[in-house]
Amino acid sequence: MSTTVPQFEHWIDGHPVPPVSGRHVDSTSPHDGELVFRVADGSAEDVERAVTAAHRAQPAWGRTTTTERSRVLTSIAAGIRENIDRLVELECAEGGKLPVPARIELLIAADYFEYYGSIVRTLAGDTIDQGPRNLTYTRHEPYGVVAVITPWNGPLNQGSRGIAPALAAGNTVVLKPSEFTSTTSLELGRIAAEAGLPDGVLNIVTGLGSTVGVPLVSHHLVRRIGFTGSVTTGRAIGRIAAERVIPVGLELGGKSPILVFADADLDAAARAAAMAVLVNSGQVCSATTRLLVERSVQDELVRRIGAILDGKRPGADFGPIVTSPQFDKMLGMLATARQEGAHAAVGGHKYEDGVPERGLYVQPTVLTDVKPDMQVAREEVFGPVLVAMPFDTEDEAVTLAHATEYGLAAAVWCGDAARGIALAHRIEAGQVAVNGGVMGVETPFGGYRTSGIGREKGIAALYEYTQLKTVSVTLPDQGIN
Ligand SMILES: NC(=O)C1=CN([C@@H]2O[C@H](COP(=O)(O)OP(=O)(O)OC[C@H]3O[C@@H](n4cnc5c(N)ncnc54)[C@H](O)[C@@H]3O)[C@@H](O)[C@H]2O)C=CC1
Ligand SMILES: O=C(O)/C=C/C=C(\O)C(=O)O
Repeated sequence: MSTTVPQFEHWIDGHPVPPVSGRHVDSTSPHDGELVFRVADGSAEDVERAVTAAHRAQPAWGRTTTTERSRVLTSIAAGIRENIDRLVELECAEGGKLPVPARIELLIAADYFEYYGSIVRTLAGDTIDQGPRNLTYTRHEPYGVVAVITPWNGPLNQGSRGIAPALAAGNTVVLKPSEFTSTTSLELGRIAAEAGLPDGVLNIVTGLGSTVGVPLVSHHLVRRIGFTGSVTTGRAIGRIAAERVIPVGLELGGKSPILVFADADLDAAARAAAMAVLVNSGQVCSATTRLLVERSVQDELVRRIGAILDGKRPGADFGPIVTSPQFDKMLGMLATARQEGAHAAVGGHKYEDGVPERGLYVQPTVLTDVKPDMQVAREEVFGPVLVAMPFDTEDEAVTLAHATEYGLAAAVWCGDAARGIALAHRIEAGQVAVNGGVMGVETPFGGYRTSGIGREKGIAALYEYTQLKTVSVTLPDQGIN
């Protein structure tokens, strides 16, 4: 094995710390299968060190003023921007991202720190009138040590989405990124320290879910959990949180619908549907990969989407699937879909021409003749696969929109904004975009149904990382009536 492969250690108490085990996990590029990094293979002992550091640092961090925390978070945002080229390089190497979308996603990571650094200065409780000789008020207090666990598909972006509001609220954090894409999270440790974040306030332990994730969420000093990932793991973490009676935010899977009516701007709808499979090759929880289209325009819409996807080049216009197991799972789902009667109007196979032998590329795909009970229509593919299903009436469109267990996001395209708004109110999903919409770090994000619990982004997330205390004081009788 080459000795020139960069090696990354945990980030604990303000410093890089090698794992107690001395072992490192190999991280390979999904673009060509080459070994790119070695990352600390954590254990419960490493978690213990990180949680202890976070616990020690919390009282002082929690006592800082919101102005002081605001300044540090704003400096972290600046640090991410200064280091953007390196961060892009790391996420492209280990996660197979394309440089332009990676840069956009990573700059949003900076926005989270700037945004929460800004709005925390408005964090305020209420005063409640309990009579003349009384002062009653509420305070938003931190939980203490918070665990943030993230998946592989948007590492620093998803990490920052939890870390920034948690730190802003006065908590300290132990982050466990995905074992497949850990490096930018570790870089954040360094960037945050250089920005003036005190030692121990942010700690990062890398490794597997079983050996790092489980001891972390089970640790008696961890008082709140923020998790992004699969429903299966979300359920497992939820069970531990229930047993421990601590709050947990779960941002889980999705199979989000895009509803297109005959009077919609079909070109705009086609572009949006194509982007759902091109951006990160569909490896986005909120990707709108179920195309529900009014029957009279189905063929035309699929043709327009096909025209956009046709000729898109692997490695230039869309990236690879992150790991071999994900890749194999996806090809298996496509094979099952074909057996069940679906047809690939576009793509449908592994991409082989002009990609490295071990490159994990799947053709951007549009499946037609899909029935709502097929596996590919119900389950998250997490890849560049759009399934098209026709509807004849608005009620039928809504029924189809609800034909999975999920409810993370939805999109509606129609010619009548009032109809779009009415549909947005009917659809069970945490975010609904009508005719494009605009979502950002300011707009709350999270699931209905099995897509999750709690909200990230926006002011809502800041409150998720605080607990509310009521203080009521009987004042001395000084003749006030
Ligand atoms: N938000 C979303 O919608 C996402 C959904 N997924 C779905 O999940 C599937 C698997 O992707 P993964 O990244 O492997 O998701 P995952 O849920 O297995 O892993 C997410 C994170 O949780 C950790 N983890 C795993 N088991 C754990 C446990 N028992 N306790 C604590 N932490 C644990 C992992 O190490 C990783 O850091 C994807 O195919 C996709 O369908 C994946 C990423 C994001
Ligand atoms: O922040 C967003 O709008 C989307 C986030 C996507 C994920 O968290 C995901 O794919 O897991």
